[in-house]
Amino acid sequence: MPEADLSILNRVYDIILDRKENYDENSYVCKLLNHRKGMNKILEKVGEESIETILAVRNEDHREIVSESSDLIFHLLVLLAANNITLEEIADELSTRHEKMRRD
Ligand SMILES: N=c1c2ncn([C@@H]3O[C@H](COP(=O)(O)OP(=O)(O)OP(=O)(O)O)[C@@H](O)[C@H]3O)c2ncn1[C@@H]1O[C@H](COP(=O)(O)O)[C@@H](O)[C@H]1O
Repeated sequence: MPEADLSILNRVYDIILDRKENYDENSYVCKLLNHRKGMNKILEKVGEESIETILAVRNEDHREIVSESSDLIFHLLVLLAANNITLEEIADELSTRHEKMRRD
């Protein structure tokens, strides 16, 4: 099993940004970003993966929860990149909430 840390989120996000600039016909991300349904295709995938994550939790299937959550987070990264939202903005938002809730 490979060792990994949360920097993989930045690495995958950077690849997605690169896919926005450089079309590659073999790329799944390019297919999503350039789908005829536009943003709706990405929203569909986020919805689908959310439901699959919920089902995995309902089934108490640890391996499936990890797999479906990874699908969900990956598609959420595509959604954020497609809407020009950076991971720094998300980190700032979580950090601001954290600081505020610790003070309250
Ligand atoms: N992490 C992922 C990742 N996770 C899941 N997927 C793809 O997401 C797709 C959707 O999964 P589903 O189970 O819904 O499969 P499906 O039934 O084929 O879905 P539909 O597209 O037909 O609706 C699959 O084709 C998976 O291969 C991913 N595709 C890419 N990445 C990352 O994105 C990078 C860039 O990928 P490419 O753009 O394909 O080079 C890769 O290096 C990876 O790091």
